[in-house]
Amino acid sequence: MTPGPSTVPDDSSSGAASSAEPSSPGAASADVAVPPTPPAAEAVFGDRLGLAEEFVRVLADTGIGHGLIGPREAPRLWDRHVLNCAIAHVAIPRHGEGQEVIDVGSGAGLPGLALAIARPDLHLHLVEPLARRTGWLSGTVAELGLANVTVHTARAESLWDRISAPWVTARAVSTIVQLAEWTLPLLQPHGTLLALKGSRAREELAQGRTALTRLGAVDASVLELGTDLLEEPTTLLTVTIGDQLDRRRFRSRPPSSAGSARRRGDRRGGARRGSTPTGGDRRGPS
Ligand SMILES: C[S@@+](CC[C@H](N)C(=O)[O-])C[C@H]1O[C@@H](n2cnc3c(N)ncnc32)[C@H](O)[C@@H]1O
Repeated sequence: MTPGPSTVPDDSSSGAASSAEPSSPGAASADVAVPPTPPAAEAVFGDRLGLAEEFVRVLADTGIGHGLIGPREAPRLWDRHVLNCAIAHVAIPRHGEGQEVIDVGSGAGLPGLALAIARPDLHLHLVEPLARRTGWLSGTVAELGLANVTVHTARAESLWDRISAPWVTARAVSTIVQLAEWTLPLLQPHGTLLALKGSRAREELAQGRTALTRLGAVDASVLELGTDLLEEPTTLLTVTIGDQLDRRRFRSRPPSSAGSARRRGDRRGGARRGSTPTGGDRRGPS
């Protein structure tokens, strides 16, 4: 997958557009109809419904115009995307202001921006390596006036030791085991990865459970959310870690620690350990 962490900076911007990308989410508009607001939206977003409607409008316009969402998704933006993602917030208990959540592979802000809108008490870090996408994300954050979002142009594994949170979220990024390889080191002790999955979540967990345990998972399960509210309930695969992780078990670990630096120095004339992760990337419009 391209680009790697050495070529894509973490601009950690909170609304500032990337210089390599269109500076405004309005730069490429799509001429598609904005879907009507379903009744469930008010139950999910409460007094933030207006912001959620604005997000759907931006997705239908420049989200599709920039190719972050396929044009055929336009009629399903609420049910299949924004509501389906926002409902995941019920898995995150309220613990005062500013509790941090890292959303990995945010793409068009799903689930990250949907969560930031539904839960102003959370602070969302959107982690996405493609500058074309983070340019759009930063512009959208500014357009919606969201103060609880930071955008990082980076791969998840290049942010280990730089950001951490009790919660990591992701949708449609990779298999649960590959996702765990990239994201468990972003979790604080006893933190939980919330992976939004499709109907095969239980099968995927059964196949990956041994590998997840080896990576440090102490609990993993599948939850159905929004069954009483949404046309398409959301399936969450949750993976919780214990006190600490053994980084030596992670194949994609970046050479960022002092220990790694020492080992590189010791390897006379040897090749520098690459930080390119193993494993593929399912990129493309959502
Ligand atoms: C199929 S898209 C899903 C986008 C969004 N989560 C959604 O559900 O619409 C997968 C995204 O993951 C990103 N990605 C892939 N590998 C990643 C990694 N190691 N760290 C962070 N993001 C990654 C890709 O750039 C892409 O935007």
